[in-house]
Amino acid sequence: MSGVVETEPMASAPSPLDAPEEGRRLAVVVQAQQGMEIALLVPDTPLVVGRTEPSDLQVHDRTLSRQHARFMLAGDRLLVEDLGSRNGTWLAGQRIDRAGIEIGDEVMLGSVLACVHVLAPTGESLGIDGEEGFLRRVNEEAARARELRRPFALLVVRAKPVGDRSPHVRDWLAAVREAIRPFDRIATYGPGAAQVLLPEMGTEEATRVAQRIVASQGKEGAQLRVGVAAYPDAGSTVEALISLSRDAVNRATAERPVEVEGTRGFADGEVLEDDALVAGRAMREVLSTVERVAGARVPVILHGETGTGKEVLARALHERGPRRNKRMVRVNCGAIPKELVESTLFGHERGAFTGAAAQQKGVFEEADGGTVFLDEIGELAMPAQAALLRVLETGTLCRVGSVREITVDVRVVSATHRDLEAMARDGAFRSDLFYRLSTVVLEIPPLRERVDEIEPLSRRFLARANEGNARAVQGFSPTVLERLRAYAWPGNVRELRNVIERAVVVARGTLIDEEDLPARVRGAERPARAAVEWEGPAPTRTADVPVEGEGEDPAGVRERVEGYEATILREALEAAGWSRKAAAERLGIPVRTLSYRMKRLGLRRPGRS
Ligand SMILES: Nc1ncnc2c1ncn2[C@@H]1O[C@H](COP(=O)(O)OP(=O)(O)OP(=O)(O)O)[C@@H](O)[C@H]1O
Repeated sequence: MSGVVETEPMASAPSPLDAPEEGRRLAVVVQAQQGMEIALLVPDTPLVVGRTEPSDLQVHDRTLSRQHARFMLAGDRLLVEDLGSRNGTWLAGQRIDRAGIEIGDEVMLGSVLACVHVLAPTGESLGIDGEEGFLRRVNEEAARARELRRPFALLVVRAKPVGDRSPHVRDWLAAVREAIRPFDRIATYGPGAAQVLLPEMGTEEATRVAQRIVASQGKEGAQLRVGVAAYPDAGSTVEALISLSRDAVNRATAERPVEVEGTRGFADGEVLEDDALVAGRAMREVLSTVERVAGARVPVILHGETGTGKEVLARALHERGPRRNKRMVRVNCGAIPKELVESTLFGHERGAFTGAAAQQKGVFEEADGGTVFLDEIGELAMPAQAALLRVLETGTLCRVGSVREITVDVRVVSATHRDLEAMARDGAFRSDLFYRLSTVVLEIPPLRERVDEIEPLSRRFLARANEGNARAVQGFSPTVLERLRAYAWPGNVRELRNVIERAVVVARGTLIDEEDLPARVRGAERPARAAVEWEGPAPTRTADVPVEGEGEDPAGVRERVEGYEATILREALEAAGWSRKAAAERLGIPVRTLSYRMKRLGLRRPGRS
C-alpha cells in the first residue's frame, strides 16, 4: 500500500503556513506496520484517517477505528481531533481529544504513527539530500525493512549523453521528483546521476516508477535511464543494493531504458565448482559481486566469521575469471611457522638456510598466471607483510637466498575474520598493505543472518552424508528444521555441515529427529556454550558424542562417531599444516582439548611416531 490520496484537487489557496515559503505543501504521513500512506492536507479541509470508508486516508491496521482522527489546517494552526476511537489518539504520551500540533509532531493513532510533513516543493528546491544524509536514510530504511520484513527500492537515474555532453542533473531532476512520492528521497550522485530511495516498494512497483521517470523525459529533453534494485529481491545489504542499482543503470540502453536487478548471475540452487550450493539471497548477492569482479585483477578481501564460506567464494572468484585455467594456490598465513613465511610465499634456493636441501618455488611462483589465496591474512607477521607489499607493488619477487628478480602475474584474494581496518589503525597490520589488498571487500554474513539457506544447505549436507556413510536417511522431522533455524551457528556453514553429518551417522529412524542433534542445537543449552563445549581438563565426551546412558547407544555408534570426530580433527590439522594452535583456532576449541582428543583418538602427524 502506498500512494497519494488527494482529498480534493490541489487547491493552491494560500494559507498563512504557506505564506513564508511559496509553494509549500503539507501532508499527513501515516506509517503503519504494513506500510506508509500519505495524504495532502488542503487548507480548511478536514482529513480523516481511519481503517475504512469514508475516511479520506485509509490504513488497514487493526488498532485503528473505522474513522479514527481528523487532521485540519485551519488558518495558521494545525489541529488533530480524535473521533471517539477505541484505541485513542496520543500526543507526547497523553491521550487527547483535540489538540494543536506542530509540523513534525508524532501523533499515535492506536499503534499507527502519523505526522504532518512539509512536502518537497516542485521547482528549484527539490528536497535533495546530501550523499551522507541519503545514505543515512537508506540505512535507516534498510534496518526498518529488515525488522518489519518490508521491501524498499533504490534507483539510479542517469541521462543519456547528448553528443559528448552528459546533461546535468539539475536539467532533469524536477522530472524525477514529479514521478515519485513526496516522501521518497533523492540525492545527486555526481553531476550526471541521481539516486532515489523508495521506501515500502518492491521490485515491481519500483520498476513502474522507473518507467514513469523515463516517460517524463520529454519535459526536460533529457533521455533518462534508470537502474532498479529492491530489497530483498536483489540484495540484502545497502552496499550491495547501491552497487547493483548502479550496475543496472550502466546496462540500460535506448531500447531498454529501465534495467532491473533481480537475481542475475548465480541462480538459487546452483552448485558451484567445489560442490558448494548457492542456497539463498545473501549468497546470491555476494556471488553477484564475485561475478562482477571475477574478470578483473583487483585484489579482493573476503571478510567473515569462521566457516562462512570464504574459501568457497575465493574458489568461485578464481573459477569464474580468466585465470581459471591456471592454479589457485591457498596458503594459511596463520599456520606457517614465522621463520618459513618468506620461503613459503616466495620460495628458496638450495642451501638458503638449514634444511633447504633443494630449490623450491613459493606459492606466488606456483600460482603464476592464477590466483594466490591468502587465508587468515590478519595473522601474517610484520616482516612478511613488508615482503608481500613489495611483490604487490613491483610484481616481482626474489626467492630466499637469491637476488634474481622473478616476475609473477598473480591475483591476490585474501580472507580474514578480523577487522583488518581496525588492525591497520592500531598498527597491528600495515595500512599500506591493507589498502593494496582491499580494493574490493566482500562481507560474508554469518549463517544466523542467512536463515533462508539453512534448509537447502542441510538437505545437501544430508545427501552427501548419506553417500559418504552408506546411509539412507530421508530427511528431517519438522521440529528439527525449526531447531536448525533457531540456532545461532557460531561455526557457521562448517558447523551446520558437521551437525548434519553427525546426525546422519547417529540417526536411528529414516528421518533425523531432534535427539540426533547435539544438545546445544536442540536448545537444551545456551548457544553461547557451543564454542566451549569441548573444554575441560578431561572431557568424557565432545559436543557431538552421545553420553553413555543418555538414550540408547546402539553398538557401533560410538565408533562411528569417533571415526567421524577423528576425520574432522585430521582435516583441521591438515589444513593448518599440523599446527595444533592453528587447528584449535579453526575448530574453536582450546589447544589442550585438541591435544587430549588427538591422544584419545590416536591421531598423529603422518610420519611421526
Ligand atoms: N554455500 C555452501 N554450500 C555448501 N557448503 C558450503 C557452503 N559454504 C561453505 N560450505 C562448507 O562449509 C565449510 C566452511 O567453508 P569455508 O572453508 O569456505 O569457510 P571459511 O570462511 O573459509 O572458513 P575459515 O575462516 O574457518 O577458513 C566447508 O566445508 C565448505 O565446503
